[in-house]
Amino acid sequence: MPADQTDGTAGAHAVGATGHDGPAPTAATSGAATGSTGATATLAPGEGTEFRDRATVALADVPRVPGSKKPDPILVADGVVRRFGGLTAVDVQHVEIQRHAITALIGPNGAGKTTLFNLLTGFDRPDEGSWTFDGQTLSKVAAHKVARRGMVRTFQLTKALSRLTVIENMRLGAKKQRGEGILAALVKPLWAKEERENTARADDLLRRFKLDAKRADFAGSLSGGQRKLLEMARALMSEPQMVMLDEPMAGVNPALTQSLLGHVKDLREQGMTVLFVEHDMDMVRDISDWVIVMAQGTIVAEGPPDTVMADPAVIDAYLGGHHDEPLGDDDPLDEDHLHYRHEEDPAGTPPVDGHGATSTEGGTR
Ligand SMILES: Nc1ncnc2c1ncn2[C@@H]1O[C@H](COP(=O)(O)OP(=O)(O)OP(=O)(O)O)[C@@H](O)[C@H]1O
Repeated sequence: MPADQTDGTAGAHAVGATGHDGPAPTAATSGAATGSTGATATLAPGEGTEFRDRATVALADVPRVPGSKKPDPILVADGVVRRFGGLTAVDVQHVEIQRHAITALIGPNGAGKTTLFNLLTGFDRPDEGSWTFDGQTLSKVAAHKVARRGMVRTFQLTKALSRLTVIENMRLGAKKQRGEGILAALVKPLWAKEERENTARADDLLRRFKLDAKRADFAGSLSGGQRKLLEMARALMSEPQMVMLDEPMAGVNPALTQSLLGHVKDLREQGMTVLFVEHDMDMVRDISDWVIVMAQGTIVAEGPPDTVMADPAVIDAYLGGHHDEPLGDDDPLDEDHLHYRHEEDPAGTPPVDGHGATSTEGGTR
């Protein structure tokens, strides 16, 4: 099996969101998250602000300290430890992720961010620790079941199945796959309606992500940025409550950056919770409601983006004490301190449309 082929658990097979006591679904949450014509269908990506404003208010009084308690956490983890031989990659005493907010997980290379993602989503097993998602324990739950509970993820290296078409990839992400069962597969009425519904939903999402023109193309023919979009769209097929994005901007041509940013903001406006790992500090500052900083496996700081990026502990973690080198818009982290911001498009190909979804991206991490 080619390296980029997986069992489709990256956002696939989720059975749906469980109930919670957060805000009631709005027109935006009930419609757009299903890819149907909800309120956000009339909004450009990133235009809505209802949930951003709620998150800002909800997090205003949260102490800016590692492991701080949140008013409405969807994910709560305790004592999570992962060792590789003599190396402790993750040692998180306590962390809470606020529901309906966008939380960034940042930290220098090797801080343990991806390992923590892998643990929380069932792709790796911890040596110690436990966590709950929406009040239910998720530790020791397999990855595909984590997705069924409503928590899906994307990968640093995209997992689109390159020998399947874009629409086939999308169908793999659907939560209802009754035709997979041997008996059900023999009874066409049982799966034909579901397949029609899944295809309609997939087509709605492809339109939203401006991938509809690529519907019949092999995923392997897509550019790096388009694969990122496909993976995000596929994750939404399962109607998740929480989406975890591992370096969504890595390898993406700057021309597609705004489109991706808009889509991430959209997830929040549709009532989803987002946790993302990212090295691009402009993105972190632009879209995050809250930032969690890891270094050497532990959480060293938490807070709103501006507060965190001015925190000496964070600057220490990234820059090893070179405090004359600030984090922020005017001084993006360079390769001496972080491994990249964007991989440049070697061809310098311009976008075809305003969102750049049909442009050609350089990287294919
Ligand atoms: N499967 C593994 N076997 C051995 N060591 C590992 C394994 N996976 C991760 N590590 C080590 O654990 C530490 C944390 O790695 P991890 O990839 O989680 O960091 P990260 O913060 O995601 O880094 P980056 O920003 O570079 O992706 C690193 O020292 C890494 O080398």
